[in-house]
Amino acid sequence: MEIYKEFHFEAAHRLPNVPDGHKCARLHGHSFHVRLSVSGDAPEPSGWVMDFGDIKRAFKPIHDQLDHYYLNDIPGLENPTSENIARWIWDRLRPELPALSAVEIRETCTSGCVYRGQ
Ligand SMILES: Nc1nc2c(c(=O)[nH]1)N=C([C@H](O)[C@H](O)COP(=O)(O)OP(=O)(O)OP(=O)(O)O)CN2
Ligand SMILES: [Zn+2]
Repeated sequence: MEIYKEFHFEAAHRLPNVPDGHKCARLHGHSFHVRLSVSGDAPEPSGWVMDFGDIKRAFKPIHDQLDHYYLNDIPGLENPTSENIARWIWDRLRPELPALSAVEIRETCTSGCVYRGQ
């Protein structure tokens, strides 16, 4: 079974490696949407894979590093594409949450990525 918990963070970024004239080279911001998925059994008596609150607690220090920051300033996020943000979150969260199975990032209503490790 796979459960998920969703979060949001507000942040600014620019993409330094896009071709000349690309709109994403300009400083802009998003309400980033994050969906963290966790996989496992849901045995009784708990009936759950894990407490949603434990996902929230594990993600909080990472969320605090992202929310209302300029992402390009964060070590490891100098090129803050959706793909790199998803991998950056995975690399920091997986040691705390070994059952983590996916990190999904949505930048806009129509654009995003899902990272499942490797
Ligand atoms: N593979 C990726 N492509 C793009 C990324 C990315 O992280 N990975 N990022 C961007 C920009 O940051 C941009 O803010 C989002 O791009 P886009 O979907 O083109 O945004 P729009 O609001 O213009 O989308 P529409 O729904 O088409 O209006 C660009 N590419
Ligand atoms: Zn963007």
